[in-house]
Amino acid sequence: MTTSASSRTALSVNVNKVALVRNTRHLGIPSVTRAAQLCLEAGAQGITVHPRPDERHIRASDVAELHELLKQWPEAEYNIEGNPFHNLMDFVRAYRPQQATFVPDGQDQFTSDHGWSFPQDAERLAPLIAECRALGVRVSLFMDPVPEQMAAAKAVGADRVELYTEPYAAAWGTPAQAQQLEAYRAAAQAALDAGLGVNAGHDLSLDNLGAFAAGVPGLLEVSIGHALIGGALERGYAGAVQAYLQCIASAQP
Ligand SMILES: CC(=O)[C@@H](O)[C@H](O)COP(=O)(O)O
Ligand SMILES: NCC(=O)COP(=O)(O)O
Repeated sequence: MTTSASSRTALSVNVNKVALVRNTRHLGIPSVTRAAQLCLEAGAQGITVHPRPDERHIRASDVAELHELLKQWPEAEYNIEGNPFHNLMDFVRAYRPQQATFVPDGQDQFTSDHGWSFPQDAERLAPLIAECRALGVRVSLFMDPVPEQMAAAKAVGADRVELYTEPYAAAWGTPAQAQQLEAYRAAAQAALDAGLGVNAGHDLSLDNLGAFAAGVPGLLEVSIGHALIGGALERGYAGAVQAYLQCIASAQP
């Protein structure tokens, strides 16, 4: 059965690492907004940023400038990630992106490496999720692939979960590869059964994305940055985005 392009998993390009390189000089290049523009022109369905409190890569000014750029791309989605108990809610209130992804990162964490825990996090998350939804912003919760946690994510008001895929990526090419894929398939199915949408991200690449996109049910969106931007250094943004779109299309014929 041929999958229509509209039902295929959407690609949201995370441009954190463009900002990381830009921040190493005071020259304003490479441009984050130019990178986003080129990725959207190449067919990416969205742009993701993770404006961490220390502004190691994405700065508040980038979030504002991308908000302005995306007004020219009404079909594209803006996904702003962050910890809602740090600075994320300021950006949600100011820009009302299509999606806010809540990530339980510490202020100086090296990178994202875990999801929310229920029931511990439910009480403090619920009002912020409700505020986002009242602003018309979809909420996705960054989650480990634990089927038993999905009902609680729904109960706290989330629209979607984003499955944290580093363990899957780390297992790629090892004997644990198939077991990891099955874990994500089961977690995604549990999310669907709970009435949640399913996103995924972290360390996805052209090596491991195809099997994931083919094997994980109901995958609405993948947000990919590190490997895609790394690939863009070799083949350009358009070439990198088109390679990821082709990978998804081949996995979801
Ligand atoms: C939440 C997640 O897995 C990534 O979106 C995150 O943005 C990675 O952050 P760094 O780019 O700072 O590693
Ligand atoms: N939510 C995952 C994301 O936006 C990008 O993660 P990565 O591809 O940079 O690891």
